[in-house]
Amino acid sequence: MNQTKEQRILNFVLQNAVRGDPCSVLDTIDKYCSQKEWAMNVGDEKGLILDKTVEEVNPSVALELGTYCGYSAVRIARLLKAGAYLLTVEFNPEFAAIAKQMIEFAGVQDKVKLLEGPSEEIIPQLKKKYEVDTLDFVFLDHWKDRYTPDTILLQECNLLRKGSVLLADNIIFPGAPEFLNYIRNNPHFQCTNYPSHLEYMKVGDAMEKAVFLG
Ligand SMILES: Nc1ncc2ncn(CCCCCNC(=O)c3cc(-c4ccc(F)cc4)cc(O)c3O)c2n1
Ligand SMILES: [Mg+2]
Repeated sequence: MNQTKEQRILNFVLQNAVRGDPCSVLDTIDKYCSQKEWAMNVGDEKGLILDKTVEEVNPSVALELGTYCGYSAVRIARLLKAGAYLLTVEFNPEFAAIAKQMIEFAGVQDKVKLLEGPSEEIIPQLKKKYEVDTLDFVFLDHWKDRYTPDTILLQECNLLRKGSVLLADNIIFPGAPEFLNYIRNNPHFQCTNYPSHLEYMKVGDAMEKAVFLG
């Protein structure tokens, strides 16, 4: 049976990266996806914006929506302090299986909990089933038309506290115009735009940071 692109990415990592070294896993994925097959990882350029935001927030509890192959889960988890953890949500079982192996190979499995299912189902379970109080950091990288309803859902479920930071990928490409309109006109959020480029391409993209004001 033919391999999928995601399986080819994982195999390239297993054969070329250093087990237990998250940076080598990230560099190896970036090498494969810039030289051989494009894939929708946040990538090295926008990855630096993600790094800076995670370092600034220094979250105890982080949530990622849209795991894919686990690139940004590894990217975030490698920066988390002792005792801090990332919950990452993926509804495609094939991608979740790839991401699980990627996270384990990188050696960050103790900091990452991979939750399989759609965000709209998982978010309402975070408090009771996953014992979350509030989220310090949320990375939005799933369906672009879910960014707004899930941001509303996070508020309805009392998962945000004063100072919680949201960071959204793909504001320009593929684009999340409805989210941008919602979040920038919402007095409960303080927004900052970070212009960048689509992963591995010269096409313009951007990330949007939104701090919840309570
Ligand atoms: N509700 C829910 N809950 C949980 C979930 N888990 C997964 N999903 C579905 C997520 C499906 C993938 C989302 N990501 C993207 O679509 C994406 C696309 C591009 C891109 C594509 C083509 C181009 F030509 C150029 C750029 C680039 C990016 O950086 C992207 O992030 C979920 N949904
Ligand atoms: Mg993305």
